[in-house]
Amino acid sequence: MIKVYRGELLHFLADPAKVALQESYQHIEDGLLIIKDGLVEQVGEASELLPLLDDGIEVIHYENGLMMPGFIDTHVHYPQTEMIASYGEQLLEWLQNYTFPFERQFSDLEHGKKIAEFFLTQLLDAGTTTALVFGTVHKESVEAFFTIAQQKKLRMICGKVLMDQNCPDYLSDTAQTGYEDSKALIEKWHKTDRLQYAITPRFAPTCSTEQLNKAGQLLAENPSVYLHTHISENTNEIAWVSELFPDSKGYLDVYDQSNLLGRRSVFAHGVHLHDHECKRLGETESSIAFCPSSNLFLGSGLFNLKQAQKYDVNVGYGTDIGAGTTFSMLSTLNEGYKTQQLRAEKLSPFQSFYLATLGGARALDLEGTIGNFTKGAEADFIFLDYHATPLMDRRMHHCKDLSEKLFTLSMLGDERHVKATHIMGERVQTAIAVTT
Ligand SMILES: O=c1[nH]c(=O)c2nc[nH]c2[nH]1
Ligand SMILES: [Zn+2]
Repeated sequence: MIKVYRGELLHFLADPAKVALQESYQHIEDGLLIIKDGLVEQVGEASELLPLLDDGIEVIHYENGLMMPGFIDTHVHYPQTEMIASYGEQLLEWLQNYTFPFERQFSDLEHGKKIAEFFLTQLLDAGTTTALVFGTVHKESVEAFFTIAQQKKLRMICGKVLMDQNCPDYLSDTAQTGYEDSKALIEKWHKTDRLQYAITPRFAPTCSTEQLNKAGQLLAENPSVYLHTHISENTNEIAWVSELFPDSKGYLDVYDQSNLLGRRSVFAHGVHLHDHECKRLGETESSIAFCPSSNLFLGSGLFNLKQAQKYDVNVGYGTDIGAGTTFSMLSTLNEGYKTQQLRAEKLSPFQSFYLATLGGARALDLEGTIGNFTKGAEADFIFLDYHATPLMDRRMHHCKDLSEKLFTLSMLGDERHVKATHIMGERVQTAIAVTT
């Protein structure tokens, strides 16, 4: 089945930090996106492609806005949806006081499904079409999440949390049960439709060496699954890791010793990484999820994007709900820009939108599958409306070029500007779309 969309179009072909800017993206003022059976068939100038279409093919015209690939959220916790905006703590106290008690509810499959439904609708409203998602320690939490994501035909990655120490008994598994539950979930869900599994040790403090080693074993036995965890988010956390693992050479080394680094390994935060750790992430092709809204909310610190780029580490954006305070990738770009300003570093609008799309796909080792409009990619895309709010409308009238328009979208944009979200070429009904 052919679907055709017409309008202004942008997607990235390379990292603007690594090639000449003009080579990093394709921008077409009046473009056509042709989709066949849910996959990108062709993009190009409308004037060139329209005459080639078969008679009678409907062309859906999106005007006064921008079509681009759906956003990719490389780190988020669906069970923390309802505890967003919990006041006053930094990471370790926030986990004890709010997060752990809250995650207890996810032993209940039906509760998990209800929250997964709401969470995924929020993501789609925000224009996010793929995410790497934490469950809780309960296998039911992942069962619930994948059930709903499958119904919505989404490309989603999720995993059961592994934690067997320094956590309440009611949230604790063991190295062995964590291994067995994860293995069963991999067998049932990994590569089912568009779903993929991530082995998910919460972070070093809540995992024994035995558990981390079991995670490494499981990863070696299932090389196509992901590894998803946290690293170097908060200075007290880092000091605690060095007490807990006195034989390690540092935080990253704890994971490295258990063979957890690699092309499909995603480490959230990395706010306080040493150069040698960044170098090791780069040489193992591991990725970092940059989560600015969370890092500011928990007072964790200012991520050093330049350091990651220097060592060729793949970086994607993460909202990190519920330490992050927004589902919106546009708002997350805003926070990312300001984070870099506080480091006296410039984060260009092109770089921002690259990180939110193709950069995220690369961080998840999914280039060619999602993240741009390359032929054969899954046609998950969005339409951003330049005039959805009066303020954006006024500001846009003064924008002279694409760079300014992108910057305006990233500073003033949020869910209100995501006019349409498409999954495999089909528009999905989001909550925002219903009310406008
Ligand atoms: O932002 C975070 N959210 C969490 O749930 C978490 N667990 C460990 N480290 C964490 N950091
Ligand atoms: Zn997190």
